[in-house]
Amino acid sequence: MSKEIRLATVKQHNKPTDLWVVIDNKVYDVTKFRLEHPGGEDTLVDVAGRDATKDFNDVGHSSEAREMLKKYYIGDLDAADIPKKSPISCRHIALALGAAFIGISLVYVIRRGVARN
Ligand code: HEM
Repeated sequence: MSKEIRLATVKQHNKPTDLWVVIDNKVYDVTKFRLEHPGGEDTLVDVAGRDATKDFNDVGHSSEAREMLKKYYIGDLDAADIPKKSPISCRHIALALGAAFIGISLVYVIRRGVARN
């Protein structure tokens, strides 16, 4: 089983000379890699000690870059620090409210039509 690392521990490694990041719930020690990073040292220092999944994905890193991650993998983010995805999202609620509004409006329009005749 791979090592589970708490987010609080990752947060302590937030310096250029001690630089951990989380990407897709996996923890990477990129202290040495920061000097070789084609995107620059600063971009990595900016996300040191935190979840960099969005930053990493936003750049659109190549499959080679994703492959390189394996070299720096040190463990998995502890399950207690992984936000649980709710089966009902805000999008679902918005869709349900939208559908209900259209439904009620239709019933209202149809009833008014029936009442006129
Ligand atoms: C931590 C693991 C990371 C690895 C192994 C990595 C690796 C690489 C590699 C190999 C490239 C060259 C282009 C490519 O092959 O996609 C690159 C470019 C780049 N990376 Fe990263 N990267 C990492 C994290 C990040 C993060 C967290 C950010 C943003 C905060 C970032 C920002 C960039 C930028 C801005 C470029 C330059 C893109 C360009 O000039 O087209 N990288 N990275």
